Amino acid sequence: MEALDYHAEERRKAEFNLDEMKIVWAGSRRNYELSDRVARLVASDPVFRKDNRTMLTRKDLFKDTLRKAAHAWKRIIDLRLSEEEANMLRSYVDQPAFTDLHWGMFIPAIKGQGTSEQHEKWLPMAYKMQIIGCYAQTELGHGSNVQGLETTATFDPQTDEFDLHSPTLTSSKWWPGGLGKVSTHAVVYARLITGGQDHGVHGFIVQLRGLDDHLPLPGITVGDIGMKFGSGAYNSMDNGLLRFDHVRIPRNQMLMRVSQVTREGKFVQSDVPRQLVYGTMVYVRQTIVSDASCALARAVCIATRYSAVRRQFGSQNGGPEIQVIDYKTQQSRLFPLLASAYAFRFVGEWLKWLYTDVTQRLQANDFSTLPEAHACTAGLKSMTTSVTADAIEECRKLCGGHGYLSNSGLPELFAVYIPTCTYEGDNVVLLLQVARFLMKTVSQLGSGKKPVGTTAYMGRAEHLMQCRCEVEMAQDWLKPSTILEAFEARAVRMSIACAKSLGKFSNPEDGFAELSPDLVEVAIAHCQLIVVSKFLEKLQQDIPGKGVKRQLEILCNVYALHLLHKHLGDFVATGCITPNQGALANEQLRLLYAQVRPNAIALVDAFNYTDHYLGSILGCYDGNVYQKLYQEAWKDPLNDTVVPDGYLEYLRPILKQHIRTARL
Ligand SMILES: CC/C=C\C/C=C\C/C=C\C/C=C\C/C=C\C/C=C\CCCCC(=O)SCCNC(=O)CCNC(=O)[C@H](O)C(C)(C)COP(=O)(O)OP(=O)(O)OC[C@H]1O[C@@H](n2cnc3c(N)ncnc32)[C@H](O)[C@@H]1OP(=O)(O)O
Ligand SMILES: Cc1cc2nc3c(=O)[nH]c(=O)nc-3n(C[C@H](O)[C@H](O)[C@H](O)COP(=O)(O)OP(=O)(O)OC[C@H]3O[C@@H](n4cnc5c(N)ncnc54)[C@H](O)[C@@H]3O)c2cc1C
Repeated sequence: MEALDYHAEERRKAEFNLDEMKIVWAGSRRNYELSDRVARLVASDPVFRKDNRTMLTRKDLFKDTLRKAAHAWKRIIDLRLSEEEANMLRSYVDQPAFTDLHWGMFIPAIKGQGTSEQHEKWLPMAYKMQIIGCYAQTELGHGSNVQGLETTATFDPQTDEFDLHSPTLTSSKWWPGGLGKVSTHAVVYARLITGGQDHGVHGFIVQLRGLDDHLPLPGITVGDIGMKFGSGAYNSMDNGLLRFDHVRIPRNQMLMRVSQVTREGKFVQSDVPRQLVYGTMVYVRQTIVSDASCALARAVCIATRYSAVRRQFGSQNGGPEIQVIDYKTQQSRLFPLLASAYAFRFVGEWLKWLYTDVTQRLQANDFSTLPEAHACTAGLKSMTTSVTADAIEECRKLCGGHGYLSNSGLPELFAVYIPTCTYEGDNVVLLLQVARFLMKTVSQLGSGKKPVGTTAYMGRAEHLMQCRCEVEMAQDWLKPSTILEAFEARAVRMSIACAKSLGKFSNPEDGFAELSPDLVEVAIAHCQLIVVSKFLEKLQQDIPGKGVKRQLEILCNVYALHLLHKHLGDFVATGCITPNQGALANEQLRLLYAQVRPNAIALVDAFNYTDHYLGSILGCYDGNVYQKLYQEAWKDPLNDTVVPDGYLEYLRPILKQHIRTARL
């Protein structure tokens, strides 16, 4: 018998080839096939079940995480999965774990900042997980200000060792994932001191726990920092604290690609820029942008499918009520998020390319594109995670009351996702880095130095400062060049206005601090321009499949015009468009929503998420929401007994007292 599909009618409405869209979303046919196979492998394995984890105590949740990580590792070895497949498998297991930091930061830190001898020594052990590592940078007193870290690594020429020490309470390492209970090793960031001189923060490989007994080594105090936001969620991770009491490590455990300390204790700064010490953060920020599209797509998939099932009001002659997805307000809240998921997917692909390119250049000692890579990864990490975090909450609201149920999947997704706005760089701090980069670019405009890459548009500042938008009718807003020019003009005009205001301060740093809220807005305008332009560039590619390109064009226009509508004040105040042109953009946006509507379910099907990965009754593929909600309610432990525990002690006495009072 064919399974019931409550979305069958919606799926029939789609105007494009779904299989081809799945490939566009995955990036290639090969990626699609790999990811589909691995997702199904995880979904069909009972060890990876996750529907009960919000009910677990912290200890049980943590043990469950260890069990899943061990099982995942066994599957990876048994099935001889490639590194790419193994990463996919861990992400489909969908439970934050120490392995994220081991593979995502510890190994990349050694690869990026270690010498070839250090690679040979440490990487084989790390790849086999004979050692497990974390990334111990943040301290109790300092996170954003990396130069303010207090842990010291003092070279002792007598013994050819570094002495790692935590001189103050605030120098305790605080937050590193995987540190609390699991890691045997860490890349620790500490101030390098040689001959009494402080050379700033560098990375050191430090063993924390015994490889036989897992006990902390002498001089090391280590533990978990405690419960975090929400139930389940990120509490599967052992974010840790760490203190050193004069712990000794050999000199060759300082990561020495950027700077070296010789046997005599001489500090040698190589030609490599010191910012490469921050390289692991650049790498992870780039991965976070791709992950933002996945998390956003997940929330949007749940809200879209549920919005097609849910009906409220408007029954005519006893017929069905209106599907809430047909309300224009629902569409105007949901479809821009759907478009943003696609937009972030494509900018994430591009950022991966940029990162690979800069890495290849760095290997050839070409550091010219490093500032651009830093600005793009910092800015896009900030922008995409802020939007995604807000969007998950919006999707919860789009699902009405049922969105607040744990089994909607949205509360846990939100709780796991929101620290992304803080970790790997607080989002405001990162936008200020972008603003610095932009102000520097503007200040060099007159010098003959041509801006390149994502700031190339600033080279056309003269034109962009005075160009006039030519939109006369709503449909004029569908022209890619019109959209692009409006976003470029807004970004350049906001940048130049801020640069002019900065120029009025005698001390530039004072000006930067005073104008920082405006500078953040400038950085956002620039980042939005990047996302819009990369979406438009994607549309220049050959995209096969009936109707696929057309749908992407619609989504691209929705993405750009909803931003224009949301930031209308910027566009009008800078004179890039008139209020009337803003109104025409909004009119066009409404027409676009009507075009998205019949394709909405298929557009979220294209993410190809299994019900296991989605973890949401509201978002389940077949749309059989009410029956599943009803069945699920009876599985709650509170319903194990008809009369709850505590009735006799606490409820009955009150009820009886009430009866006595009533009788009086
Ligand atoms: C239930 C499950 C459900 C759902 C699951 C769903 C989703 C899962 C979601 C996400 C998973 C995502 C990813 C997984 C992968 C692995 C990770 C897992 C978890 C992550 C854990 C997080 C780990 C951390 O947080 S590590 C700590 C991070 N810390 C920071 O980021 C600190 C931020 N601060 C800084 O970076 C710097 O201090 C600063 C940049 C702010 C300032 O530095 P500094 O003071 O030294 O510099 P300035 O003086 O300002 O600048 C000097 C010049 O240097 C340039 N610069 C600065 N930084 C860089 C850089 N990185 N690269 C290059 N250049 C740099 C700067 O521009 C200046 O240049 P100028 O030319 O001189 O102006
Ligand atoms: C779940 C989670 C996992 C983490 N994992 C790791 C890990 O594995 N390893 C690791 O080393 N660290 C980790 N961290 C730490 C994380 O990287 C830091 O918390 C993050 O970098 C922010 O730094 P902070 O906590 O010092 O924030 P703060 O800098 O103290 O931020 C507090 C407020 O001050 C504002 N602010 C700070 N500086 C400025 C400024 N210059 N201008 C304007 N506003 C400013 C911020 O915007 C924010 O609103 C993790 C954190 C979390 C929450």
